[in-house]
Amino acid sequence: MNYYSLNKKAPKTSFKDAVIKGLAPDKGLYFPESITPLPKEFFENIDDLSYSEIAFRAIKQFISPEIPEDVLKTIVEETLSFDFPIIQLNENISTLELFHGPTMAFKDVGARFMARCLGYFNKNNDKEVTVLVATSGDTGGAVANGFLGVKGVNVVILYPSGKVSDIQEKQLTTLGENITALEVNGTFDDCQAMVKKAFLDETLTNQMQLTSANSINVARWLPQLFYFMFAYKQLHKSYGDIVFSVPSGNFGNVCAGMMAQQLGLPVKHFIASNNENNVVTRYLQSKIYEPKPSIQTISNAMDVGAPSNFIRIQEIYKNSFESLNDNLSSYSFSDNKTREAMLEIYSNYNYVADPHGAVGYLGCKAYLKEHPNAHCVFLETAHPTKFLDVVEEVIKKEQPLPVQIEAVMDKEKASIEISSYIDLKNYLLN
Ligand SMILES: N[C@@H](CCOP(=O)(O)O)C(=O)O
Repeated sequence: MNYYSLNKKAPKTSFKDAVIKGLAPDKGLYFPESITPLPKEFFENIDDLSYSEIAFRAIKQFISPEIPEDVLKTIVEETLSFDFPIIQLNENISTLELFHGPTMAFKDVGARFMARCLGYFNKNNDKEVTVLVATSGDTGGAVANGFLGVKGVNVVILYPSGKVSDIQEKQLTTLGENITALEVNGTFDDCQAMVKKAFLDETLTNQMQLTSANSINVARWLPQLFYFMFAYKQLHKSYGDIVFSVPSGNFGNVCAGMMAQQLGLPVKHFIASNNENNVVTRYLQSKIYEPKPSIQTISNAMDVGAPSNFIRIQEIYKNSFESLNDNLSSYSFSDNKTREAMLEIYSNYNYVADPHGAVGYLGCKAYLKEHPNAHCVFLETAHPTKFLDVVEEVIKKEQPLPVQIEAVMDKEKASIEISSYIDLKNYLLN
């Protein structure tokens, strides 16, 4: 499969090259040259397929032939070594739990998949690759875990100081080896801007092979389409067309859901559920796309002011506002509303949601007001104990810690403080 840059000023390139570069030389995000829908029988017979088979068949066209099928099968199987259960809250609302992986956030799938692809491409290569990643909370830990010990790969994680949860910070600052955490005096947007600037800085790119493990990288982004298929497998007998409410920050996940829909997955509608960082909610109301500096919230992984993947969403809908508006709604919720939702979910359904899931739940409720017969699935993107203080304060109940979280609790944080792009550059050059 070839990929083109959405800035349309760079040559087309292969999957391998798109993964190794991360971002196109013209600063554009890569997008697959074609999307061939899967045969109808794939969806009709989905009950007979395992998660790995579904994932392999769904992603194959975007990877072939650069990774041979037997290797790709192994990559998919190793990536998906945990569960993705649906929990039904009531007749109209379910949640898809995406937090059963090693760092208990949905990013584990993309990070593990990408690490294995890069490991495969790099196996006969002497040149080291430096993976730069900006995180507002969950990507950093998932990438650190996914790339730990991968031969020939160094990972540098930029995170906004004081703006991620304690456990998220532990997950991304305590592994050592080939993982370094840079603690940025700024916001997630500052981190993301520095990473993008580094890709275009020839003093750096002439000396080192840089790539990204954010969702701008196709190998991190595309595997997220699996989730929507896994939800369909579990729900299609009870509910025909599903509505998905996706807690959204950088918009990679909802955009991957739209790719699943392009592959033929029956989806009735998407909801991008936002905290007060709501550039897309405002766009759908006003047709004006106006990124703003991000605001700190209790659903911090979504504290993104300028979502990278919105341009891919526009490409899927051929830049037609009307087509996008038909298929996507977006709502924005305050921290107070999010807290109320966490309490409501706990009191009514005895279910503990994290703040991001709670925003997704609110998105379902807003949509259901207008479409009372729909079935809405909100994605539970991270385990509630990753936000222990907020969760325990809201539901007034101590939470048991899963082993994945306990494992990092007592580890020593190691980070390097930086406050500008020059600091990042000096770090990379030295
Ligand atoms: N929500 C993210 C921000 C980066 O998003 P990504 O999907 O592009 O990596 C985070 O948790 O770090």
